[in-house]
Amino acid sequence: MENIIELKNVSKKIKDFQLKNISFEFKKGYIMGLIGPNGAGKSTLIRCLMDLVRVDDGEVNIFGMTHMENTIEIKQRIGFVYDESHFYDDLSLEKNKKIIAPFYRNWDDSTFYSYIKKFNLPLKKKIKTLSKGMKMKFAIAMALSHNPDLIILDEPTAGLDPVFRREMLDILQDIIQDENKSVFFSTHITTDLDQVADYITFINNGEIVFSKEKDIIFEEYFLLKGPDSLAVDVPKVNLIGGRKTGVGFEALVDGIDNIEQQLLNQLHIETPSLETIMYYTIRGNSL
Ligand SMILES: Nc1ncnc2c1ncn2[C@@H]1O[C@H](COP(=O)(O)OP(=O)(O)OP(=O)(O)O)[C@@H](O)[C@H]1O
Repeated sequence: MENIIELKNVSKKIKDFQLKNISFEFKKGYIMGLIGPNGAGKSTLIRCLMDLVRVDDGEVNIFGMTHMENTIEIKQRIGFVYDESHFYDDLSLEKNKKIIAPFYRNWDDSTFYSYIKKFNLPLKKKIKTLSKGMKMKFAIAMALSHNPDLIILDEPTAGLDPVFRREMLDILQDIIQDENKSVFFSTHITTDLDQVADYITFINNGEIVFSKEKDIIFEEYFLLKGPDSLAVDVPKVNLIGGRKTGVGFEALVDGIDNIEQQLLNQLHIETPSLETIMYYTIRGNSL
């Protein structure tokens, strides 16, 4: 299957921070979520994908092309939605559309108006009068109206109430019903990814922790719970992180094949959420 995004050993230093040796692939027709704690480098990575910052080392391939050779073509085919409002605040939605649409060769007014209607957006109002959720919907309407093959969103659900958030996730899922389209988005809200993502890329401190199919992640990680006295028996080789909980211990492990059946019989084994995986990976072990 065709890779829509391919990063090979990408490094980028910005002052004290560095993205280090980032490599991953993302196939067409799916949703990939990018997770990581504050300051992990998610926005910086997205800026590298968009060539808003030039990488120091490594290769960024989008649609099999590099920005160096084909940046205009690549940007025509990406719908980019990011946090800071990049519209003209004092102009109406319609005027914004009139200014921005001519930059895209595949702009489709009927798609634009159908999203305006679907999202119930007030065309005549100024951008600055919109709520955060409405601004996000307008940004998505604009991004989708030039018929992009790849939608990249930097925290599209941040600051949205649960109803808007659910709607936003439905929109992202609708997009990939067309199997030629793909969605790549960063978020702090890992439960959103539990619902919609096919692939997860997790970065911490500028480095990749993993980039995998979501279902495989849930097959590989286990959350073990048991009495304190058994905590020492959890093999260190599989231990990602753990803590004493007051009523016993809890440990995240990346495999249970090394663990004696006799010990497993005495433990409670759960499939961890993405949030738990992220938490223990970052926090480490204090058993
Ligand atoms: N222009 C810049 N000048 C200085 N430092 C920067 C700049 N851009 C990013 N950084 C630093 O790089 C690091 C990664 O930032 P980035 O915004 O990519 O993280 P993030 O994972 O998106 O974080 P958050 O979840 O908080 O939005 C941070 O420590 C940030 O302070």
